Amino acid sequence: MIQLKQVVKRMNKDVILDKMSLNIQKGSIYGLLGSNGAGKTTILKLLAGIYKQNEGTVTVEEQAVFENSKLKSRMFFIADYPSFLPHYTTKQMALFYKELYPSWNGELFKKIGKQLDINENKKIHHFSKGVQRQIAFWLAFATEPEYLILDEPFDGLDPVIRSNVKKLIVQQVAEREMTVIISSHNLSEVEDLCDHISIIHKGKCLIENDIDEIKLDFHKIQVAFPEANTIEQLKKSLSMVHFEQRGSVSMFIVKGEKDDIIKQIDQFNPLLLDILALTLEEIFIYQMEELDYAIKENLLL
Ligand SMILES: Nc1ncnc2c1ncn2[C@@H]1O[C@H](COP(=O)(O)OP(=O)(O)OP(=O)(O)O)[C@@H](O)[C@H]1O
Repeated sequence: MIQLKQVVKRMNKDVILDKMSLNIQKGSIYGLLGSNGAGKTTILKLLAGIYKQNEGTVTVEEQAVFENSKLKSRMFFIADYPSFLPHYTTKQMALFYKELYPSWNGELFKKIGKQLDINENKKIHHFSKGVQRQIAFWLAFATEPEYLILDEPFDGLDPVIRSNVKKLIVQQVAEREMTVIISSHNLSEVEDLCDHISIIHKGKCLIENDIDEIKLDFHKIQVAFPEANTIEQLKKSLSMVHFEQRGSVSMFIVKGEKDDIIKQIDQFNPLLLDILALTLEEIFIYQMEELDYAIKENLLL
């Protein structure tokens, strides 16, 4: 289990993380979502032991991460711009990681290498950005980490490689209970891959839960009533995060238990009532809108 408890991280006097608490279960694929500048990369760097928090604790299996080289040899972090030792080839990086990671699996390194069309004797920085990212995954999988920490991992990967990488992640989670923490803006990808997520905004955690539980908690409702002012009464009793009126039909997004919401609406004898599930992307956008973060449509015109 990975835990952040009441973590405060300051940089240049700015509070980047403000009493952040997160719980990441072993064997889970955990998605870290959030607005730009929310603090996701900062969290990943704390988890990887690159940064030290100013307050609170960051632990893996109840051990502090920072300056814990034994623990760090069970983790692999792929940053948003993967970096390698200057002028190293993939083969040289492999030898470097072999020394660093007791779990290094040479057979797996060879096996994955056969699937990739990459010359392991060429200097890594001579490859394109996408191929460099493939190499980062290749090396990461070969270290067989217990904790794989990924910052915007699929950027720049072509669709075939992207799909193969995701399959390998799922396979390694299933086979040996690897824990994966992914920061991403690609919400459909997160929805496919992750079982738990958190939504971060301005250094605070807004939501953290099982992805299915979160989806069960948000509903898109389309409703029409015989009396036009009924909706005003419902606005007071329901926890609406978004509202639109389209002629006689009201459309709103509401948080809460589905049966309870239906009960409240039914008492006004609706002429029409549709309840739809939301995608993770819609939940994210409406959650941000509730915080007045959303970029208003007219600004995009
Ligand atoms: N070295 C630094 N010095 C000062 N401030 C920093 C530093 N690194 C990050 N920050 C600030 O910390 C905040 C959080 O940055 P972070 O990179 O963690 O956000 P993020 O959620 O990963 O953003 P994005 O989605 O845009 O990549 C930002 O306001 C950023 O400007």
